[in-house]
Amino acid sequence: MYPGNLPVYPGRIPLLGNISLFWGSTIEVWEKIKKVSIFSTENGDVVMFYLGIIPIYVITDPDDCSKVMSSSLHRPGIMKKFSRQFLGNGLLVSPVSVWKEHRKIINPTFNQQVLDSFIVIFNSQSRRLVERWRSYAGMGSFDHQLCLEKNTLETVCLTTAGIDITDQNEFNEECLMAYRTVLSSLMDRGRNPLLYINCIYNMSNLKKAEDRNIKITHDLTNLVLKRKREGYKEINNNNSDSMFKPFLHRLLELTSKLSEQDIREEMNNIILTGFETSSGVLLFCLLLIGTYPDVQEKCLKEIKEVLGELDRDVTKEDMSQLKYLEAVLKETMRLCPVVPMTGRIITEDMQLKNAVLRKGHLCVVSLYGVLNHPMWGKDVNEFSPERWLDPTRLPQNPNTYGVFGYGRRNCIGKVYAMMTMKVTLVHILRAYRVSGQYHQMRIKNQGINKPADGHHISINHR
Ligand code: HEM
Repeated sequence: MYPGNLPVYPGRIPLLGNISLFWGSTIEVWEKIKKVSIFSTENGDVVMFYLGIIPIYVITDPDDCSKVMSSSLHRPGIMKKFSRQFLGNGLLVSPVSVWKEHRKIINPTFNQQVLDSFIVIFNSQSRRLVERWRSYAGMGSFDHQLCLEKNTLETVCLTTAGIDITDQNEFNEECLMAYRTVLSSLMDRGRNPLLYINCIYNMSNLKKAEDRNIKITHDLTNLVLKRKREGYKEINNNNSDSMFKPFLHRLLELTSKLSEQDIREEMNNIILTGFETSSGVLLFCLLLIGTYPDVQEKCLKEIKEVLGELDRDVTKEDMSQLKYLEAVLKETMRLCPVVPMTGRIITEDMQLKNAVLRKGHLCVVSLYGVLNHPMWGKDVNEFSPERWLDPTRLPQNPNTYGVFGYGRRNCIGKVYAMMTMKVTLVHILRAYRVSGQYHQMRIKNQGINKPADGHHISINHR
């Protein structure tokens, strides 16, 4: 069905479509995502590009994005096709029928009481990070990306599965590299339409690397599951009333509803979505805080007011009082969204503000476009945490803040993410003065956005 008479992104070639959008380095991919989003906001917030002869919508209006994502729960099948082996039928890629059932079961495992019981781990992990960074203090710039990713992977493994991979350094590194490589192989495949054809992809080196790394991640989840089944029995036999219970234990209580394979796949989904995203936000946030010393001082002032001068742990009561820190995190995620876009299949013809989207087509929802929409005002491109503390400086429309998606299929880990990021920042900023150079940073897109390599921070003891 012809999707309508909408502006098409320039550069379309007959039969090949906008093939040039798929070429280039991960840095160039990000530049193109931005350009397509800007093209959309300048052309009524709905445009198209072509993948070969297949038309694809791109939307950037906040209400339209909310409408599309709330009324269609179908993520593009291509995501599932590429990641079937890795993520199986987990939340991120499951078809709607499976997703509905699983999300209903998993939702309660992310409730506030469960998350509050994780604060002890968020604190101990943050202290661990501060200790690990001690040798970098005063030594010039260092690669904070790897350190943060490793630390958040450990945290997610601890809270998801109750398993401590922190002391097994090699295993930890190997898992981290495996998750990273699998994700980047999926993206490399996405950028090369030739590799969409299974028989070509199956013969490629990319596939060999993917298989190798998927095995490592599956070994991790299998090991975790085996140990936890044994441990879980013990805990149950001892009638332990411990407050802290990792997600996995809660899922194991539901074994009649979820098979072992379901649980393994959900674990892989939570580990992947959990560690790459929150470590990415922390990365950007530290670079920004390091670039704006006044923001850093305000954070520290607030931390001292809320927690006092003592080096004590952050409590759940402190969380809601750390308002400026929350504003800094929100502004970081607005300016540098780690998930800059997502997608839906349009299941029914849908009237948006300026166009009708036709059933059956793929629609790219540009979260970057929404978060940097002109609705944010003249200072849209500036880092200004203060805007979050002054309602007159925020857009009237609540849909303009779509960092965690919209509707029922939004991010299940959003509160978890905010909590763990806040606790980590408190510990880091209390221990170190951070310097960075945000304006020299270039971003790369590998499904999620990260700073391109080489944009490090430096730290000094306070
Ligand atoms: C700041 C960090 C994070 C950001 C910006 C983020 C962003 C998002 C977004 C935009 C989506 C929705 C995509 C869509 O609707 O198509 C999503 C989904 C999801 N996120 Fe997050 N996320 C973050 C942290 C986390 C964490 C920490 C976890 C787990 C511990 C997590 C688990 C998930 C899962 C499982 C889904 C799929 C939900 C479903 O389909 O039901 N995320 N995330």
